[in-house]
Amino acid sequence: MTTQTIAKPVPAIEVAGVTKDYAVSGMEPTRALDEVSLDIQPGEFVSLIGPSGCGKTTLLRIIDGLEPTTSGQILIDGTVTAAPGPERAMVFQSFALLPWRTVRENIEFGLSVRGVAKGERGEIVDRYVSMIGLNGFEDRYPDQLSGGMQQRVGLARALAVNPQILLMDEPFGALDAQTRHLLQLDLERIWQDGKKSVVFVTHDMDEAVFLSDRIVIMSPRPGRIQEIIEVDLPRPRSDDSRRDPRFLELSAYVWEQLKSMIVRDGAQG
Ligand SMILES: Nc1ncnc2c1ncn2[C@@H]1O[C@H](COP(=O)(O)OP(=O)(O)OP(=O)(O)O)[C@@H](O)[C@H]1O
Repeated sequence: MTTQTIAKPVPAIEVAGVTKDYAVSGMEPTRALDEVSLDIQPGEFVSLIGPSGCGKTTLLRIIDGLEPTTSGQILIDGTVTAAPGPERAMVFQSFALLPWRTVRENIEFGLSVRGVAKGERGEIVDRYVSMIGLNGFEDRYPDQLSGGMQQRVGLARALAVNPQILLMDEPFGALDAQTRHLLQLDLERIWQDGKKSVVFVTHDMDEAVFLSDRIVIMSPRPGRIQEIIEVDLPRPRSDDSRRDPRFLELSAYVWEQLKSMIVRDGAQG
């Protein structure tokens, strides 16, 4: 008889026992995260959701290498990593575009920093401008664009450097509901095309259910993993997904979990 060992896939991101304390002068340090462990597989879309201040942004910044851990570590493709790297890109709620640069120059910026040749940069920018539907707006400046368009540029800028991992911090939080829905559809399509690993911070239950393979619910500060929910809705998702009874059931379930934590936390405070 032969025995076969099936190799366990190496996670794209491994959060291994991460605790984070912030020093606060003259006071006890603030514990933002407490022993958080989580594996994210290549091509997986994972959302982080939880009460305000539970450490979602902190966890994202630690994964990106922008913030050190107090204890525990981050492994990217199985290697301990404590600094930003070309395989990760971040998309921010505030868009974080350079106001003195045009759409084209904003998207091109990360490519020039990474040493991509000028001729090649032009082609890549054109591809991502089309992907996010901003043809004709390449020479506009950020303040000449709507919020939704600015976030499309933020997304294109992150995608243009072709990261394996996309870290998104409430990217659609500043947008109106209709624009948000459209960008969720865009992101679903882009994710289907490229199958990047995505960690997506949101406060919006429907957004988390619509986009995710798994939803990580975090507890109030200090942030711990309260529960992980598998989203078993078929892909690709479309506007019809939002009317699927399973969508409504999952969204209601996430809300129940969040509500009970917020009420409990408020009652203690
Ligand atoms: N630089 C810092 N110095 C001190 N405390 C900080 C710092 N950054 C964050 N914190 C604290 O750490 C905790 C977690 O903050 P974080 O921004 O990660 O939470 P969050 O879940 O992203 O919040 P929100 O949902 O409101 O955006 C909060 O109590 C916050 O006040």
